[in-house]
Amino acid sequence: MTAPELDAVRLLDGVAVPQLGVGVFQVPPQDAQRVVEDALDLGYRHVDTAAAYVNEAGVGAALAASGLPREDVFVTSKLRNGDQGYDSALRAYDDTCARLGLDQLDLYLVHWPNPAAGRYADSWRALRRLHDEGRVRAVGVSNFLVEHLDALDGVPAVNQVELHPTYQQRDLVAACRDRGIVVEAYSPLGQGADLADPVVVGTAERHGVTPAQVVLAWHLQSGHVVIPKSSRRERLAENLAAAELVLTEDELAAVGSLDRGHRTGGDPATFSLSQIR
Ligand SMILES: NC(=O)C1=CN([C@@H]2O[C@H](COP(=O)(O)OP(=O)(O)OC[C@H]3O[C@@H](n4cnc5c(N)ncnc54)[C@H](OP(=O)(O)O)[C@@H]3O)[C@@H](O)[C@H]2O)C=CC1
Ligand SMILES: O=C(O)C(=O)[C@@H](O)[C@H](O)C(=O)CO
Repeated sequence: MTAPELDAVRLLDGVAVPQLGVGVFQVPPQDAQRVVEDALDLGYRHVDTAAAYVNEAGVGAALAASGLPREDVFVTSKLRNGDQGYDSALRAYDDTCARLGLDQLDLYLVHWPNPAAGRYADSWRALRRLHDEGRVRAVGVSNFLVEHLDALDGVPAVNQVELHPTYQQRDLVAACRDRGIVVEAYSPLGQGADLADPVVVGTAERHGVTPAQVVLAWHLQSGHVVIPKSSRRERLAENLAAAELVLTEDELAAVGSLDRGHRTGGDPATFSLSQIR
């Protein structure tokens, strides 16, 4: 099988990110190597993990087993809430690299602002130091609202946020783009919930593709970096093939009309330390 050509998105400092990657939230540690090996074998070149997913070691084992040159795979991980703070963030980065078996990540994110703890700005300063020292290629944030972005010294390369047809966060996306921040869509399928929508299903039927491919093509044509998760090889292949689907302007607008302001994950204003390690 020939893998589709994956477009890349450029971050502020010029680092190129494959626009479609694979996420591994809720992939159990014992399955992570198999899932990521499958993804790499199918042609994925971008993997999104986090210390809080407790599967970095499996991801690292898959990277090693793939035999791919290090520079061919874009690897992201995230600072868990329990490691926020300047010194602890520096230590956490070393631990993440060790678990992944890598000297350098392509992208490291502050996972949640967790404003009640008051440590996200210090954590971000530590990430900037890692970047200034060349120890990570790019640094960014996740789940940051505009007020959190504007409290930082400097501009994150990426804001990874919940984004799918029924939860589009248009104001936040516009604010990120105004600042030159690339938006990464997490839970891009709405964790599966957006796939039953009649507009999505009807569009899929017209093209002879699957609902997931319609939703992912909408993301790609909307300029989002997108990291769908699947533990199943056939769905990994299906999701990757979405890069070959082209929706019309009317179809993009129809999927774009599905926003219901319906969040499936945590609320960044309140999501706290105890909820994600
Ligand atoms: N920064 C953050 O706070 C967060 C980041 N993320 C990142 O985003 C990634 C993706 O988000 P996630 O929350 O996992 O949700 P997704 O929107 O990617 O949905 C995943 C769900 O959809 C199913 N699925 C996948 N592909 C298909 C398909 N083709 N057809 C039907 N069902 C499908 C999966 O089941 P199955 O595995 O059985 O195929 C799983 O149940 C995460 O893995 C993680 O890397 C996610 C949440 C928060
Ligand atoms: O997957 C992640 O990266 C998350 O932070 C969240 O999914 C979090 O664990 C959660 O479940 C929020 O409801």
